[in-house]
Amino acid sequence: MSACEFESLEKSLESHLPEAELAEVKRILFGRDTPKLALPSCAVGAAAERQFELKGYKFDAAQEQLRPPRRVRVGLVQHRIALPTDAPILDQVGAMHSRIGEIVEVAAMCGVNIICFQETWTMPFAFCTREKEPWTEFAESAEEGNTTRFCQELAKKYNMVVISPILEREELHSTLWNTAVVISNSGNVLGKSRKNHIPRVGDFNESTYYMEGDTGHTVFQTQFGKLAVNICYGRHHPLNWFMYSMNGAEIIFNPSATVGALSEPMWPIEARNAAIANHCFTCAINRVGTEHFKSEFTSGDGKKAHHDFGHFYGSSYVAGPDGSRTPGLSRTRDGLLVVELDLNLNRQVSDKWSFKMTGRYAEYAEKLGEAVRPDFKPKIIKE
Ligand SMILES: NC(=O)NCCC(=O)O
Repeated sequence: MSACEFESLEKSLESHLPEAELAEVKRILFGRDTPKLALPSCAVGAAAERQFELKGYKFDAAQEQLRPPRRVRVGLVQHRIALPTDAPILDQVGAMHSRIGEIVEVAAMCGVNIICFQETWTMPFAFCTREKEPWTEFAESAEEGNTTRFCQELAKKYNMVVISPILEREELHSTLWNTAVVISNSGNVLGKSRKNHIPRVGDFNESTYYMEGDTGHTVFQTQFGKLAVNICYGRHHPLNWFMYSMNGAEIIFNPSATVGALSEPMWPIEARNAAIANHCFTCAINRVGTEHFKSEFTSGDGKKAHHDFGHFYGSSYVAGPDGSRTPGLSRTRDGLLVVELDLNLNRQVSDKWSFKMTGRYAEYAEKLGEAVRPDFKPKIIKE
């Protein structure tokens, strides 16, 4: 079976393990059970008709005496490109808008409050080609671009916060960035978060396309909670998650584009670990499918030139502060994952485990300050 045919780890476990054993395996692998969320039949029907997977789960928290539950529904969207990579740009973007439009409509039926799309969702992940044209033409203004206008309409229509990761062109100096635009449920652009770590690994040759983000670790206060966006490769940097959390993020989204041969064993661990370490929820989103490019490119590894990147394995999931996680979406299909979070769980887990309280950050800050200086001497004792 090839990587692009294997549907999901969960499905494989479910079809091969006896029920009692499966429950134990799931407890150990995925933590406390995240019960299925009942979704309206109109949504289930529309998803089937529109040919995408729809799954729903929830994270419960204990009832408190002084605070009411803070329940919020997030929607994670993963999808393949809608047209071949050599179709006219406006057709490709338009087809992607239509696809997202029909998925967001289903999210609205499911009562989603905050929706997040995958990294650079309006375009193929073309940075592997090292060609500038036509790919840079997909870049748009974060504030005024057609994609932002489209998302503003969705946000207003469905009373939903929309996180729209795009390739951004800042008009003044024509600088390109890899940016998540955050649109409030009022329809206003609340702000943007630019990708702050750029990959230099495998075919992910992105550093010649756009700059390291300059928006720091911004957190967006929305009607549905405080959220932050840590784009793709930023998930390999624990301090990156940490800084969003230090600014008060309750939910950190990680819109991504990554392939199986490179990162799949790391995928289920990194966002989940970040949720545990930072007492928050994390939402990991990856695209699906194999994207073919007209010109061949090499991976700089002595192997033959090729036309594709490998398989983007989807598997989008949500992780909670208590170490539990939802099952992932499929590795092969477009999908919408709807997850209800009770944000009270963050403080409840913090009160139990106290990672923030016991963090000794002042000492680390001082020592890290020393460690990054050119005259730093590592503290090693030798016999
Ligand atoms: N899009 C992106 O940053 N991909 C890099 C590879 C990875 O982080 O898995």
